[in-house]
Amino acid sequence: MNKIAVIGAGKWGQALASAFRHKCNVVITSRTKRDIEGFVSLDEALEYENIVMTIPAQAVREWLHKHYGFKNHNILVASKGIEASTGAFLNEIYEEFVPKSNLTYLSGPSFAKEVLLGLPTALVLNSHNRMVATGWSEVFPDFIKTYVSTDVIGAEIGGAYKNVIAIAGGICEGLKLGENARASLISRGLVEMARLGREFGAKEETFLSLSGAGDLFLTASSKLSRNFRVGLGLAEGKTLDEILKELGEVAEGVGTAKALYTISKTNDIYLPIANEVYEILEGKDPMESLKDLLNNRRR
Ligand SMILES: NC(=O)c1ccc[n+]([C@@H]2O[C@H](COP(=O)([O-])OP(=O)(O)OC[C@H]3O[C@@H](n4cnc5c(N)ncnc54)[C@H](O)[C@@H]3O)[C@@H](O)[C@H]2O)c1
Ligand SMILES: O=P(O)(O)OC[C@H](O)CO
Repeated sequence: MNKIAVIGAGKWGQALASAFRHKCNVVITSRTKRDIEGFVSLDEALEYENIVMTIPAQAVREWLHKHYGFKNHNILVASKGIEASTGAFLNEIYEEFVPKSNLTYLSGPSFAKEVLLGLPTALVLNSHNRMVATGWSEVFPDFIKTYVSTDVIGAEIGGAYKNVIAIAGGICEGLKLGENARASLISRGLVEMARLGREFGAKEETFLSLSGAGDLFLTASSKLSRNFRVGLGLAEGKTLDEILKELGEVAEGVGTAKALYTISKTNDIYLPIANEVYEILEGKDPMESLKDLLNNRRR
């Protein structure tokens, strides 16, 4: 596995391309032509056997329908999110197009900016096919430590849910609610993440490690997170349109908050913080949400 094609030339696509270039020949493509190293057409990229997908979660289904045909590809899915319109997880969408034994999902605490700088990072490669996931672990540079897991759904839920709690973390920071509040929010967000995971057959230990707690602590505490910055904007009273326009990058927690709200109501799963984030994105006053979270009696 020494030739890789990255689909999507956003912050994460370019960071992963840079990381994989330590050991592999890497090309990259996107919707619009970019003056970046290794840029090729989509058709040329899809001729590669090893494909890294970094397209935002909300765009994956349409992209696959429009552009994708399976040619025995070995695919690493590097996006994080749950489809807002259906509540579908990425593994459900990809498995409509690719055998699950050819799919691996990347998870764990990883700001693109720090990967580009070559700073120490630890990630998890999640697949139903442990051998394929192990193959991906061999192409990562030495500054990225990789682990292998077969808990695909647990990794997906961890990577998606943390983006929603990160929005709440940004709101907490923006409203100056304090460190007690932020620690409580992150802890209870982890409880909700694991509660959802139990409903979908995930392994508890997945949420105690990099894919869950690790990515959650990182994203819900840092202004490097786009989702955290959405929360800061909401606390300032900005509209979501204003926030996303200023951001200029994807914030997957926005779509995933809607997906989690749908999943929570459809399956009667108690996800109070995620549901309040969705309601704040729909216009609810964050201080009203805080009162409701402090006063509700369900555990
Ligand atoms: N940036 C990070 O630190 C980071 C780290 C880990 C995972 N991720 C995940 O990687 C994914 C991509 O994030 P990013 O940071 O690259 O975002 P980004 O906003 O920097 O880039 C998104 C890219 O996707 C393209 N895109 C948007 N809509 C598209 C569509 N309909 N069809 C095809 N391409 C489309 C955009 O042109 C852009 O190049 C997200 O799921 C994100 O959660 C990001
Ligand atoms: O900037 P965010 O909030 O999309 O987070 C980026 C990565 O997912 C962190 O692991």
